[in-house]
Amino acid sequence: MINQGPVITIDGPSGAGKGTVSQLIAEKLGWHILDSGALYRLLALAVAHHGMSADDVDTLKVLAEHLDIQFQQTEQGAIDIVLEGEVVTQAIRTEEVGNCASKLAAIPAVREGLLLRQRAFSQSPGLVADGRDMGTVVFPSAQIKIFLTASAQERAQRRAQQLQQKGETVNLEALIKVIEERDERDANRAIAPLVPAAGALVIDSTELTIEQVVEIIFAEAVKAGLV
Ligand SMILES: Nc1ncnc2c1ncn2[C@@H]1O[C@H](COP(=O)(O)OP(=O)(O)O)[C@@H](O)[C@H]1O
Ligand SMILES: Nc1ccn([C@@H]2O[C@H](COP(=O)(O)OP(=O)(O)O)[C@@H](O)[C@H]2O)c(=O)n1
Repeated sequence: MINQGPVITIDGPSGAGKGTVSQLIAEKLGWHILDSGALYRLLALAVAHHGMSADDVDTLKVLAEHLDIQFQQTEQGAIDIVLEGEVVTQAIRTEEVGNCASKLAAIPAVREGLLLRQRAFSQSPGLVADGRDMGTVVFPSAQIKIFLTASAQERAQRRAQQLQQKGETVNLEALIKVIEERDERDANRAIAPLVPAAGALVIDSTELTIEQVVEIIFAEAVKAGLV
């Protein structure tokens, strides 16, 4: 792998705060960001759009390798995610797409198909990579590896609030169950299971604010001489 700059990996379960914290750290450092979960979600949406079967692993791998995706900066500074010419920034965030993504993510050919695309995000001046296997598989030589977690109850509550803000109705008990199922699938799959990378700093954010988590990671970057 040609490493184009330093990498901070932030792995952990759903709702731990990875996306939020990654964005804030990337802004603070002026680095690029990789939302690897979005790639799995985009693949899930593409599979649904094309009416494909999740059993056809060879075709899935080809689709993963060649998926037509663009991350376009809007005039407001936000990022539009475009799949095959269609803006799907909101469409990929539903729980249904997330669950489908999590099932596809357990297929080795899918992970292989997305591997090089993820590594291509590593560009100067640096990358903050958010996912499940950023520190273990995709960027094993990252300068800083974080494993961000929180209790399932807290993560479900955060997710519920997030969905309510988007106008979706939420059943908290059902959400806890879905989160636990997804944790189980992510942690126990045969390939790239969700485990802290060797040498990762484990941060339990259950009792921490977003700002506190950002400060801890920023302090690690300072300590490592990246700032
Ligand atoms: N430490 C924290 N304390 C409280 N809320 C948080 C914290 N970290 C994240 N959140 C909130 O929890 C929700 C889920 O965070 P998100 O970054 O999407 O998690 P992930 O990417 O790990 O799935 C967001 O609404 C976010 O604002
Ligand atoms: N590096 C990654 C990122 C996501 N994923 C999978 O893709 C799904 C969607 O990722 P996400 O981070 O957008 O979703 P949430 O779990 O935050 O809802 C996860 O549930 C994982 O199963 C993965 O296996 N490896």
